[in-house]
Amino acid sequence: MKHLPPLSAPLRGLYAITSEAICRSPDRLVAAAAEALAGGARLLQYRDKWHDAATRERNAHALRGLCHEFGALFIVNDDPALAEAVDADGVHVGAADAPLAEARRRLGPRAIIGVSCSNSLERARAAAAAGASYVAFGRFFESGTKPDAPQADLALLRRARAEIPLPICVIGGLLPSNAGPLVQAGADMAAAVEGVFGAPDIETAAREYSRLFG
Ligand SMILES: Cc1ncc(COP(=O)(O)OP(=O)(O)O)c(N)n1
Ligand SMILES: Cc1ncsc1CCOP(=O)(O)O
Ligand SMILES: [Mg+2]
Repeated sequence: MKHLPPLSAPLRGLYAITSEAICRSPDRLVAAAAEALAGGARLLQYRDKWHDAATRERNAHALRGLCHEFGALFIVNDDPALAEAVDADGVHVGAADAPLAEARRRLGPRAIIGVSCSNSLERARAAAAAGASYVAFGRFFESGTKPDAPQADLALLRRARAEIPLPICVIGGLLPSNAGPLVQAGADMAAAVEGVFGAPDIETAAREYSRLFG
């Protein structure tokens, strides 16, 4: 079934991010992503630090088509050139990636460009001023995916909500059971890797996160 066209999709809800295990399992990658989307994920990020450029382009192309069948947004991690090559809805960049301005130049004014702000309100202010589409804070909880990411907390999220005029994404160890207070504090998107793709039933897990958004 076809759903809403991607450009009408708001930056709100579950933001599923591919795990190393599903990226390394070519038979599972698209099927697992489909389960997350069927459970209500509104954005999917292709985060693949383990494959060569050709494989990543093939996977990104398949995932983009899948997301659009579900009316969900498709975001590429780290790599504006790959996002451009597969006509993704956008890219997510962190401190070690291409600068926001370079990504914006490459992808144009309509692209969704997300920026990692870790636990820094200052970084979020700069990203907002420089034209980011959303800012991401975290990690909020222990994360096996990125154990050394700096710790963010509810107080920071509340300050950001009061001040930053952009959609806010939270990330890092999020589960359906611990993400509720972050959504209540004003987070627009809950991003998760293992909580979605490491779950025994991906679709059910995605549905549980999605319920937090009402
Ligand atoms: C939605 C979202 N938020 C934060 C990140 C982390 O990005 P980055 O700091 O560049 O780290 P890597 O993911 O590249 O290891 C993200 N990917 N997505
Ligand atoms: C990419 C990233 N950035 C900050 S924490 C994190 C890891 C998120 O993965 P998980 O949801 O498994 O903790
Ligand atoms: Mg990155």
